Amino acid sequence: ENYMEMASRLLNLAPSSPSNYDPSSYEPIRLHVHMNGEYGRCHKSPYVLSTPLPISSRNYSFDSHLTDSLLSFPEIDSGCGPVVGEGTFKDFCDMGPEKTVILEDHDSLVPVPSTRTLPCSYYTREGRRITSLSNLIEFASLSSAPLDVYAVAAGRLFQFAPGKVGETFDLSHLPHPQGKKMYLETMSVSPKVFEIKNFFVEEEADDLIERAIGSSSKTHGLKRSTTGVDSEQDTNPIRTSENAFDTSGKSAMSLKKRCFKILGINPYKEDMADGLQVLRYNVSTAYKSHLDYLDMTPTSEHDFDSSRVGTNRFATILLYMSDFEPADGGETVFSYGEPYKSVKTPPTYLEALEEARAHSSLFKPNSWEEKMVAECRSQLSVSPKRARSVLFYSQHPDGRVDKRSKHGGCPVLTDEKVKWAANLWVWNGPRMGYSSAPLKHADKVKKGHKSEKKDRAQPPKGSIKVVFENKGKDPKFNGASLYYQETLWGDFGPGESHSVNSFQGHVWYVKGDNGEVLLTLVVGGGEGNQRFEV
Ligand SMILES: O=C(O)CCC(=O)C(=O)O
Ligand SMILES: [Fe+2]
Repeated sequence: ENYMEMASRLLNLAPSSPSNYDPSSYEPIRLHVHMNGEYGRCHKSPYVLSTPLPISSRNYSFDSHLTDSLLSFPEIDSGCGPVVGEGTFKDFCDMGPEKTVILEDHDSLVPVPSTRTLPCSYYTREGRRITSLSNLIEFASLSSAPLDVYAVAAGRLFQFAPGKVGETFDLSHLPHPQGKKMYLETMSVSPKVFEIKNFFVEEEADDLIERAIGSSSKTHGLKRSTTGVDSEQDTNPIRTSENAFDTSGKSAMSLKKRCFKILGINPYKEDMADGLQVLRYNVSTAYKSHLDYLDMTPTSEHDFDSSRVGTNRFATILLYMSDFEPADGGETVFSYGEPYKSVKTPPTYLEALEEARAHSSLFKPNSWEEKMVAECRSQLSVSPKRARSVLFYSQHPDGRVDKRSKHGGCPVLTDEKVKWAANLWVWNGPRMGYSSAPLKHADKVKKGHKSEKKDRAQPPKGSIKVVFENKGKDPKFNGASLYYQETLWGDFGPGESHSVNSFQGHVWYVKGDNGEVLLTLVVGGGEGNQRFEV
């Protein structure tokens, strides 16, 4: 869709009538404005919101009016640019058509009256979206200090902004199954890693394990992890753990929704996350350090470049269901994270490697597992505890990959315990395959971006729109789910349908309630749309 056309169409919707202003009910509000994810603020003295906003403005028109108002403050306009000293607040909020990800609500954005550019949206430090002037007044009244407000560029997602290790973020506005107070504790600032305290409860942990064990089917239940592509037999050399997706469990669904709330994404969007993945590590198994951010595979038509308009994994929430002591191994290690609390004087890598050799019965000398034990002892690592949970980001707030988010699952060193964990990968927009997801743009190829052309191992095949529909005729498909390769696409019970962009030769599965494959669907060649109905 043409960005400029969309922008000019929206311009006509921008409310600007002076009759909207109600100066009598206005009290000045003091703000500290931050760029999304940045601890430091853009300006020295508090910004006093001196131009009354239309009191009635809500949601998107509120965003537009607040952005307009902030633009009139020179200190913010010059100090909040994408890079300090470069660019303006206007450019920060509107990254331009080449870099503005099209999210579901894109068409609702209201351009800023004075500049006709896209506005920022605004969040509190705790990730609560500020939706109206009365909402802003309410938040501002909670403290006598100026309100910290985080400006998020159009098409981007909120990100927490810690200044130091140990800093907490109160999330008690979010519901907890047992009424406990949820909060974040910062474990590392770069990479951004947090423990989510009181995120879930032991009953939910048990439920995830039981369902993973219970799904005994060969295809859907726990199995040695594969690399994903046509690899039912081709096990992953860097990942010796087993995994299964919980597609429909009550706990899994409720946890997925809670993850979105934590991240400040509201409402929940099924197309922005992979399925909740349950992981089992027996003794000596591990998951080598990696980025959750997906490589741009040259053969895929999906646009993975989230620094532009593409989408990729944005944040990961890890859940632990087992109780481990440091000696048991099994930690999650962050390769670029400083050790936090857990270790008073961490050994150096070489010291740790010596120590790891003590476990030589478990690993071959110089194996990646052995080196990993050393890494786990010398870097930031999180030891599994029942109902413990961790959040980290794979992207910077502007969508660039954060290479410092590299992490792994450390080898389990005990045969007396099993490490159970689960993860949810949340994307910065519709994930690969959804019809709303960004495709590599044909225009770019035409314009002759050489690198882009070179990246393509083969000429682009046409994307094929495929509709999967369960018409409810066969009770066998009650409680079914749709999968693309290993990845859960969505529920596929009676009345459900999914419209996806797929390609010739792609394999889709319809799986039953307990994970058995009911149908294998291979997308055929040829032009035009295809339909699969059951
Ligand atoms: O098991 C762990 O601790 C890490 C798992 C992980 O990194 C992943 O599943 O992406
Ligand atoms: Fe990972």
